[in-house]
Amino acid sequence: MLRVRGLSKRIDHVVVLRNINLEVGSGEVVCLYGPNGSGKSTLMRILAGLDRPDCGKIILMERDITEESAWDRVASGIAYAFQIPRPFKSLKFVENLALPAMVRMDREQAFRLAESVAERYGVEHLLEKRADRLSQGELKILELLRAYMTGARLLLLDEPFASLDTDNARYLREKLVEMREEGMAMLITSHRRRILEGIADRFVRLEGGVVSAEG
Ligand SMILES: Nc1ncnc2c1ncn2[C@@H]1O[C@H](COP(=O)(O)OP(=O)(O)OP(=O)(O)O)[C@@H](O)[C@H]1O
Repeated sequence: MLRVRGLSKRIDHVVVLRNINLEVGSGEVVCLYGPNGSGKSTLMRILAGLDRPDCGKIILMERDITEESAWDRVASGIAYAFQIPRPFKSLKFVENLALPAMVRMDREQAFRLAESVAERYGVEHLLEKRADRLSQGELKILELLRAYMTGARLLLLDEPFASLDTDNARYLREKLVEMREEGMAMLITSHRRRILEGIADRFVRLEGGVVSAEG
């Protein structure tokens, strides 16, 4: 589904990503793990179209999307969930959910879909809550579902478990397993490998801007 070939990136003369080769198959869940500062967020931002690589190619479903804007990539089926959630703070949970769907359906349908997705993922009690009143765990699930609502076939999830307590982490884990069962492909970053055991089909280590595959 996604192929990254020979991708490199320097920031301020420092090589942050070096000749990255990476694949995520259709419906596959890949965990990209590595210590702080290893380049995970930089790679995710480049894959989402929020930053440009210096060289290399990004192929999505056999199409070269390296030059595509972030907006076009969403339409192509890739959605990015930020490490620090970025909802519209003055809007309700339901409005935040409906907005990403409005690129592909009308307002009424988007709200209906938002309600049914919230119900399916057990957060219907949050629908009327404003985003600036949500807890950290609730914001994380909103960020995940906002990416999901774009209709994506590949989710890029940057540290979805960061700053979550044990209960929220368990809940989020269950939701990711459900999405995986629906056939959603995911590339998930984490600085801890263990949290993604049982979810990820494959682990890829990123350290010092270089990837190495394992199990
Ligand atoms: N905009 C920027 N300006 C300068 N340096 C940057 C910038 N973005 C990233 N870097 C540097 O690039 C390297 C990789 O950063 P990145 O955020 O991608 O790592 P990470 O693996 O996601 O780390 P973390 O787990 O802490 O988020 C770091 O050394 C960081 O300081």
